[in-house]
Amino acid sequence: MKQVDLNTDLIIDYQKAINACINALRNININFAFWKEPKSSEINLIVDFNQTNLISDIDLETSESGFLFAPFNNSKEKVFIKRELHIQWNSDAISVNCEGKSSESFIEYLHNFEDTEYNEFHLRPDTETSDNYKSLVEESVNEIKAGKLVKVVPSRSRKITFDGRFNYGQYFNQLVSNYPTAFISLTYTSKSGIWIGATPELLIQVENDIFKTVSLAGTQSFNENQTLADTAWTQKEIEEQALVSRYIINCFKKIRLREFDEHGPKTVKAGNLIHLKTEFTVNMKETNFPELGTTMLKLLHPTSAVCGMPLKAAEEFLLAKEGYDREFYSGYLGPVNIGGRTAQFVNLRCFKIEDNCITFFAGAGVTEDSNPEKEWEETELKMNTLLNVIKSI
Ligand SMILES: C=C(O[C@@H]1C=C(C(=O)O)C=C[C@H]1O)C(=O)O
Repeated sequence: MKQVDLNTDLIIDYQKAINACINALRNININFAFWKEPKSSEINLIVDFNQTNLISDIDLETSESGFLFAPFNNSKEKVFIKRELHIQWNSDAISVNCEGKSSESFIEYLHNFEDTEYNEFHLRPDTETSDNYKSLVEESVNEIKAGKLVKVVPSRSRKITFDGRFNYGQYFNQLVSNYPTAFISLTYTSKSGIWIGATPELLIQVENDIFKTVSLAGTQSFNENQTLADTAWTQKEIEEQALVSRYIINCFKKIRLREFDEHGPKTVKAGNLIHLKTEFTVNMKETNFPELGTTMLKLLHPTSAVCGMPLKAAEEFLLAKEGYDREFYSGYLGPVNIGGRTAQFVNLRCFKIEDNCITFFAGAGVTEDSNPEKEWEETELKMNTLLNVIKSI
């Protein structure tokens, strides 16, 4: 891979590059991902010009550099986007690394792309009913009361159609400015279509021999008149999050890993919402677990933040009762071996966009004390993370 010397005219605006990549899908077969890491201002793009690379498993430690996009269902294939072209936008600089002729002509294309007007976009009104979801929550509670499950995370999707052209670049940019602590992504693969998200949840990270994961659960609306430290949580929410932490600790136990640091739970802000979060870190050198990333990715997904406990029973319940395919919602995604780092995030607060239809996805953790109306409202709040931003632009 070579670093391209940028002369001063080769300045590509990243919003325009997003729209150019979407536009290119009409003519060429590419897979690509744009992303921004939490608390960073750097925007990344990688493009793969080969045939879509479907894999059933990944070995993170030996994998080439790229971006992984995995559906919720573990038995379905994941997509690996190879890093053939990699562009990084920092506040005042752009760096381009590329391999091969296709990359070079694609850079030319991005540079010369002229974006068009987007002024006619608007969402069509939709008629949403809560009945189906509330009965699913009721069934979930019954299953828990019958002792078959301890926790389960039923989810739903909501489709909203629109007129006009969606300005992907502007929308991504708005997510970046509204949600500085989220992992923001826009991913296209021929297998998945276009997905956009702003997730608060890290699944695994490996960097400088330090492994990290988090347990995130419990949801309330953010209240600007209250400090995060003063937030009160109900017993139900505290238990719900503790179950996710217990699930993670059980995964460590399965591989006999005893030395890990645990910080939390703490209240954290995620856009318009707040959650309880505990961080777990492991020194992979000291514990002699060089392959902890791959091992934990396999053990953790799907965690009880998005599926439930016991895992098998919760998976079967959701497959039988949810009544729709989650596809890439609550799967995971992120960079692999880029700059010596791998990070995979749970694909939450996301939507899929195709033709003139946006499909939103959200779920809520159900325990014995759940109230169907409240869980419904929670999924509405979660969907609003992205919907409100569409309405604001
Ligand atoms: C399932 C979702 O979020 C997860 C579930 C949460 C909860 O039940 O309180 C909170 C954060 C996430 O771990 C979602 O956003 O769709």
